[in-house]
Amino acid sequence: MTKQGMVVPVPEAAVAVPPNSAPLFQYPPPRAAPGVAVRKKCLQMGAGAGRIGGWVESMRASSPTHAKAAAALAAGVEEERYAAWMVKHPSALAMFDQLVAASKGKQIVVFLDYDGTLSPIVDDPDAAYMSDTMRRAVRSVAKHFPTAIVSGRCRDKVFEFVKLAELYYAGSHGMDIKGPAKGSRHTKAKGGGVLFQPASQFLPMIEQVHDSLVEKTKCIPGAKVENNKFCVSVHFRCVDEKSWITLADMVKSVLKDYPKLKLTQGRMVFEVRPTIKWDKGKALEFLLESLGYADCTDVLPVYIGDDRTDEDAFKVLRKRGQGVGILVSKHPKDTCASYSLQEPAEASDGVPAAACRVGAPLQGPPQVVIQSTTTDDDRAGINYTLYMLNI
Ligand SMILES: O=P(O)(O)OC[C@H]1O[C@H](O[C@H]2O[C@H](CO)[C@@H](O)[C@H](O)[C@H]2O)[C@H](O)[C@@H](O)[C@@H]1O
Repeated sequence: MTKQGMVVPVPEAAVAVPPNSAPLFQYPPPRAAPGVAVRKKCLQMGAGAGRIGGWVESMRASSPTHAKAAAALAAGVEEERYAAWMVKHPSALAMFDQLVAASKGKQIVVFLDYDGTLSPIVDDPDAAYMSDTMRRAVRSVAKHFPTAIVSGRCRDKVFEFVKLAELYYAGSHGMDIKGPAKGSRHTKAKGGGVLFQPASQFLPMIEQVHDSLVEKTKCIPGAKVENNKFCVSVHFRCVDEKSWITLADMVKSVLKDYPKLKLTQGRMVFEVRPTIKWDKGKALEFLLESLGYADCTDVLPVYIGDDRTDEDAFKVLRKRGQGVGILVSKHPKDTCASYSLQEPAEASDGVPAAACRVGAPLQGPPQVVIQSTTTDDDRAGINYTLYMLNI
């Protein structure tokens, strides 16, 4: 189960892919070559018919509920692939005992993505509220473990949603990290007041680009430009698909004057970021170091996220051979996470089982229960709740 502290599903070798089925991990398309590596997220800026087709496919695929995938799912086409994918990335709920065993004698550190993980995916980014139940659960986790929110959003905004002062926050895809003033009482390093902003020299440039993007895209109905301080998001969730290429071209035309910025893609969103080598994975490493766990074997980082940008953190866990990566997704995706949380059957079947454990008086090391719930939102609005049980 564990490779030097890395919690991975046992039956990996037993993945049975039906001979005639399409290869696994086609999502998100397009990709350069088949293989285990997750597709690099930096988008090509060139033009050309094939490339345009690729862009549209990529933009569609950035939301797992786009019409084509939903139709395939309804027709049962995806079922076999999904089953095979689940063997490789079993439910974190189903593997609960493994996770508990892996945490024995280790300090758990929890990393949580925000959108699509703590809050449901909704059309309006300003309305992606976290439920009070979720807030209580995260507060409860943070009482026992150092806990960080790692988000593409700007730190202040994600704090406004989460509203928990005791957490660490890594906003702007990890380019704006701040810890609670007092530090965490669970950590080896006692110093509080962590603040780290590796892209601060990009602030004026990002401001400029934000303004240009607002101006340039204002004629596209539904387009929304969000200032995330050290990066900018251009949302196309509410843009008619016919205008996607026009919007993409506009974004590219603005960016051509900024070679120090790059374009990546999240869920129905373009993300403009500095080219510095910093991402959610680096933020995870930085936080572990700040907490005093840089080279420790007795730490178990648990990272839960749903988006392409969370793959950088999953990769770091793989590289360290340490921790638990959990992808929140109800569709097969190319991922470096070991486990998954989906909906809806799991939520209804797995949650009661997990909830029983919450109620049970336990002896032994701290334990984590991961609870997955769903919202009515048909666009992967997956919520999950983390409960912690102390000794
Ligand atoms: O790293 P995250 O915390 O997951 O942030 C990534 C982006 O999340 C937000 O956009 C996403 O959620 C919106 C609200 O549900 C949805 O409308 C949008 O389509 C999604 O892409 C946020 O608004 C972006 O700025 C973040 O980069």
